[in-house]
Amino acid sequence: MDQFASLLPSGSIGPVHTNGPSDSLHLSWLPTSTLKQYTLVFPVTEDGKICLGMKKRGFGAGRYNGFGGKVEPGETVFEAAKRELHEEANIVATKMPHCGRIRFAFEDSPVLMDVFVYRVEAWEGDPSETEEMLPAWHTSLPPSDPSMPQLPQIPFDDMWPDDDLWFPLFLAKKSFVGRVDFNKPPVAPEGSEGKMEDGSMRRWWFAEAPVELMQSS
Ligand SMILES: CNc1ncnc2c1ncn2[C@@H]1O[C@H](COP(=O)(O)OP(=O)(O)OP(=O)(O)O)[C@@H](O)[C@H]1O
Repeated sequence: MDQFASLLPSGSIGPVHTNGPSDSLHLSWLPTSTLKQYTLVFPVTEDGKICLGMKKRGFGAGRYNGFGGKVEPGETVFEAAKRELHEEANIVATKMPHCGRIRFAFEDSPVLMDVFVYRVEAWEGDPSETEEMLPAWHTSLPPSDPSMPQLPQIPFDDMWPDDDLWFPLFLAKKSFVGRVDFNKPPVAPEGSEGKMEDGSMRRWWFAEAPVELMQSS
């Protein structure tokens, strides 16, 4: 049973974008044994601004991303999303719809990361630097749009490589689900410093899906 290695039953979802399987790509989904819940939260404005954080330490350090982290025992995913946003960007979400769910697997890791994505449409406070993140506003409007010339574009080259696959759905306010499996990163040459190399994307899929469906396990 392949079916994009679970998350949703077949049917009821939009067109599936995927890089496999095909006859030339005999890659199975990676085996995992533990599902761990994470949150990923992006403050956005109606006029096309999006707040991204430069991760200063830990998993994904050196990349721009949304704000988020592990769901702690005893809290709901929504509570965790709100807590992590406050801890990492100093703002309190007052309107935060759930809009996506993505699962990530990494070669040689038993963990399947189960990431719940939220759009923050209203909040109290102004995003500011914390121990973990340096927030910065970007524009999601095309470069030709004159309304916000002072803001940088979304820096996909400095983000996780999967982000530009599902951002179009996120920015279009569509709810979505998907999965991305990563190959092991190449071994860094001895003595090399700086940003760790990415493992390449081994296999992935994304589709639009109603938000009620993505809340099932
Ligand atoms: C592989 N492609 C990916 N694309 C986009 N986002 C990704 C991601 N993989 C992980 N993420 C996010 O990265 C954060 C890690 O969280 P992480 O810092 O480890 O958690 P937490 O803050 O609890 O950690 P501490 O133990 O406090 O350091 C968390 O938001 C998670 O959703």
